[in-house]
Amino acid sequence: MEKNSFIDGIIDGVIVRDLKKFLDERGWLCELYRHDELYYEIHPQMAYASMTNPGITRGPHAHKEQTDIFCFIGPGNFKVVLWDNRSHSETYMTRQIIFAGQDSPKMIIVPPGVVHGYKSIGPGPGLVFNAPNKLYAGEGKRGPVDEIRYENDPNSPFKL
Ligand SMILES: Cc1cn([C@H]2C[C@H](O)[C@@H](COP(=O)(O)OP(=O)(O)O[C@H]3O[C@H](C)C(=O)[C@H](O)[C@H]3O)O2)c(=O)[nH]c1=O
Repeated sequence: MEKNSFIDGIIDGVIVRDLKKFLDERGWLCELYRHDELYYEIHPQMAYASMTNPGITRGPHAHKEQTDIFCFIGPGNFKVVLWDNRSHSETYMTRQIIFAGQDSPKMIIVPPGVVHGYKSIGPGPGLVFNAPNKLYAGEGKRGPVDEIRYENDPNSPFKL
């Protein structure tokens, strides 16, 4: 697969929602997700946060079964790139680029099979929150990690 064979567009099943920050003299509050706004199959099983230094990319990765619910609320902004690598999908070979973070808070729901990576574009280190619908490494961390990692594949077509 040539890396430039992707077409920019909107990927089927990817959900992008603006997040609202309630600002007052104390600071801000931002809801990340609510189960009454998520279909049952993707209700989170866990959550984690990561901080990424400016200029650094995490991913690209993909999952066979896991759906990710990423929230970019800051600090820091990100260039998020998604690639539809599902041959059965109506939007197979589509690449979707989203900018999100402190200046544009967003939730991005990424279905299994959609390759994803994000680059911290500053200012300063960037925080990302994720609430996957599967446990990392299963119950008690005794199982396999559902993850395909492309960042060390020199032939990977998934380049940010
Ligand atoms: C995700 C996760 C990781 N870890 C441990 C495993 C490693 O020792 C360390 C760093 O994990 P990793 O190198 O996988 O972090 P990223 O490269 O940022 O990848 C993560 O963010 C990208 C965008 C993804 O899509 C991956 O699914 C997700 O793993 O945290 C845990 O202990 N629990 C967890 O839930």
